[in-house]
Amino acid sequence: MKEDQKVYDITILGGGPTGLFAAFYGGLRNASVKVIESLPQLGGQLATLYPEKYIYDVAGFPKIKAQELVNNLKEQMAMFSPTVCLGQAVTGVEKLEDGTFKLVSNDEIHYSKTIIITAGIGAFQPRRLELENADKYEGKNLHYFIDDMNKFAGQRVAILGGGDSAVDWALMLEPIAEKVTLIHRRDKFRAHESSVEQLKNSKVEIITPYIASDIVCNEEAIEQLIVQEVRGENTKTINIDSLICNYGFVSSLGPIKDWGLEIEKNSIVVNSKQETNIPGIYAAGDITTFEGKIKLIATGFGEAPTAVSNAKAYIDPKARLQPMHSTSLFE
Ligand SMILES: Cc1cc2nc3c(=O)[nH]c(=O)nc-3n(C[C@H](O)[C@H](O)[C@H](O)COP(=O)(O)OP(=O)(O)OC[C@H]3O[C@@H](n4cnc5c(N)ncnc54)[C@H](O)[C@@H]3O)c2cc1C
Repeated sequence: MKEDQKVYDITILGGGPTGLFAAFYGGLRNASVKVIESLPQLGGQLATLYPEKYIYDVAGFPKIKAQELVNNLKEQMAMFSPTVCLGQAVTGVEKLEDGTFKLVSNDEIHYSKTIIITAGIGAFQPRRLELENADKYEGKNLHYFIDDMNKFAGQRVAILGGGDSAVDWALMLEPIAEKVTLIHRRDKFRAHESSVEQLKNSKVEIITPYIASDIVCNEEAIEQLIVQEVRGENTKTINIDSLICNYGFVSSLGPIKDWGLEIEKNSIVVNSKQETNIPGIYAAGDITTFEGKIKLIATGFGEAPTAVSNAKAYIDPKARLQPMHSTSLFE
């Protein structure tokens, strides 16, 4: 297993909006920061579950698309170039004798003086396409995440699913792909009404009620998708360049529950300093609970600077808890 021997001041566990803002704030407070995210992309629920939805309750933005907010947070965080590790779920945390934390992910060992857990509703895993050999094409032309729409330009794309993400991606790819086919096991889509209305007026080919039943592949790619009528015998063969599977995500706190943290209703209990019951481990955002807690992006943005400033004071008791205003820090 790889090992990064550098001991960071703050390691942020989870790259959702709270984690990204905490990473920026850590930089602002002169801390060395590492962000570890289990998914291959940053942005948490916003990028994974509703990238194309407008958010109306982030202070200062009358409305902003979720993915655009994520892009802004990434740009803001990049001011301080924190280390970002993607595709690594942290499974174990241990406090060493000298007080340093050792974090173990599926891929690497990390060290840190403090930890801020911003793991939201836990590590996401896509519900995978359960067809024989499908796993061989993950990362080739079978996709569960879309990080760059442009790679689908001019392609024949099939999308599986009937929720918001499937419908959003179908609408977004329709203008740039050669053809988009959306396959859902029910006639009715679970997506937002206005998106479904837009879908009906688009050039997206809709095949319902059908499910994926087989794939025809060469060494490198899935070439054809076979779909079968639900409760029927009819099948259709679709020639494809890319297959996007949007069967949703499952999330779980998983091993976080075994780190000795006080957990209540699947959330980590924190005090007004965002401290957990383990000195040196803080938490912020959707993962936390306390009396009166509200789970919103805006509250995560408030909790992040509190967690960072208290982590900073934990590392260096002489450090100011109250930060300088950002307006005073730059020329
Ligand atoms: C459909 C929908 C619409 C919403 N609309 C709004 C809205 O309009 N306004 C609003 O304020 N809120 C809205 N929310 C809620 C909002 O998305 C959450 O409050 C917000 O995402 C919380 O941010 P977070 O960073 O705390 O957690 P998350 O966004 O959940 O991010 C946590 C990240 O941590 C990662 N992670 C978890 N465990 C580990 C681990 N062990 N190792 C490494 N990484 C890990 C996860 O993969 C994830 O990327 C909506 C939510 C949904 C589902």
